[in-house]
Amino acid sequence: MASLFAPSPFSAFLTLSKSTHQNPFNNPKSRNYRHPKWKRYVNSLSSPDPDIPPAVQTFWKWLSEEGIITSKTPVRPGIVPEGLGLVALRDIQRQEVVLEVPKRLWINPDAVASSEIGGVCCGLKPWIAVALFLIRERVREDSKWRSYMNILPKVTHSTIFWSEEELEQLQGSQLLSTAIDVKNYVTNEFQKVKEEVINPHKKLFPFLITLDDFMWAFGMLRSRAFSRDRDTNLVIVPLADLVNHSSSVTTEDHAYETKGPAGLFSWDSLFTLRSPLQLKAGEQVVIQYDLKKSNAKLALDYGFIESRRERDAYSLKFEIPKADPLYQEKLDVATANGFDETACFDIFYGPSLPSGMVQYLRLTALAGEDVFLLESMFRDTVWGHLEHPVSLINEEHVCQIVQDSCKTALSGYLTSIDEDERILEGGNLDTRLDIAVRIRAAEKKILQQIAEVFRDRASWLTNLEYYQERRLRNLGLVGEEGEVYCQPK
Ligand SMILES: C[S@@+](CC[C@H](N)C(=O)[O-])C[C@H]1O[C@@H](n2cnc3c(N)ncnc32)[C@H](O)[C@@H]1O
Repeated sequence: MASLFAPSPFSAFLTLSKSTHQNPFNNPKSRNYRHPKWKRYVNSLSSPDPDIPPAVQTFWKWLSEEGIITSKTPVRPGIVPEGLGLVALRDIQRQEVVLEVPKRLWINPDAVASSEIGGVCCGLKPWIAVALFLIRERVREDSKWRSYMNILPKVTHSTIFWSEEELEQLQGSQLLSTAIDVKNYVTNEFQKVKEEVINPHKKLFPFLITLDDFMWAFGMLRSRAFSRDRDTNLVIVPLADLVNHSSSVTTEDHAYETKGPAGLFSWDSLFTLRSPLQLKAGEQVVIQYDLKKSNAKLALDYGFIESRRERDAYSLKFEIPKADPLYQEKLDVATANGFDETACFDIFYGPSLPSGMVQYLRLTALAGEDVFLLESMFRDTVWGHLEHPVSLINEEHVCQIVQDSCKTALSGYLTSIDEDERILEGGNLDTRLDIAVRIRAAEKKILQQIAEVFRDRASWLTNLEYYQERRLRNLGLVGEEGEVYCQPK
């Protein structure tokens, strides 16, 4: 049975490669699709699209020689607003197969394992092994993937490629701190792999590998790899990775692993891409990369965002303080219910709060007379009780924690929402500045929205029913008007 590939390209980010080795990537113009020489080169080939650059022509020729592109292939490469893309050569039905790529061309941990560096990469995190493989194949003149390597971009608009000056536009934002965290993470991983694998095996890596090279590879994985179970089983599939994202696609079921003919006499696993939309000839094949990613995550991974407000989010982090005398009891309840000492909740634009957030906050705020809920006799039912207000004091505390978090976060930004909106109204913004201004404005709006929800909530806390009243009512000890009886009514 065909297994579905989640479209979620592995999450990561990258920075501009500055390696000094002789390689087409080191030429900043190597992916300049407006180069005048193309025309001359392209005219000498019988390409369906005379505007595509030589490197892409060569890539397509390679795919034809490999038997991946045939006269029946319903797509061609095209220059589209998103960079390179796949364009329909004829009308395409919804769910029609647009391409199939056999496993022998996939770049994944298996490809690494069976390569020359397989022995020294075993035991590495899968993405690190694949990153080293990409870096090596990018340099090798005789790489099987040579023509594929030549069409890979050197940068995207992912925040990891942004200059210090560009990043300054994100000051105070959550995206900035995530971008810095990821960059630090990759830097640390690079130092480790350099010491443990690259330096001791100079014969396998006989060229200079810089942090920029490693970031580049990380970025390619982040923006181009498909993954079966989100972030695992990552695989780069040349050709399939030319497909761009569109918000008009609302399903993620476009990529499958099937078995089929993979050449004249061979049978192999195939990565099969189906068009989620019905298309007319000349239209671009697009997919949905990830329905769940927030705009900040899209910016970090791929370097674009959507204008839909539903993509705007802020991740609020709460914790059970270690200094809390009931720290261990609270932590036990949290872990029994899928949380930890700290918990992050992605709050998207809109009225609903993430599941478990209010329970977690009520748990962290439990104190005084309410701590009986942490006794062992409540172990199995406490999470259910926390779904409802516990006591006035607990609920007041919850509202305060959230409002304080929002206030602190809002104080970190350099601009107001009005200022951001004026900048956006001015128009003509560079892509990265446009992303930065939209992200920081959206984060502030969500923080204001959350603070407003909890401010509002704090104003009608006296109207809520709390644990003790609920208990009496369930025992039938409360009358219609709220009068309390000694015996059930
Ligand atoms: C899997 S690659 C797709 C092929 C890519 N366009 C290229 O030129 O190689 C993903 C990258 O394409 C670009 N991209 C894809 N969908 C996009 C969109 N809807 N808007 C802007 N850029 C997009 C981004 O640069 C992203 O990092």
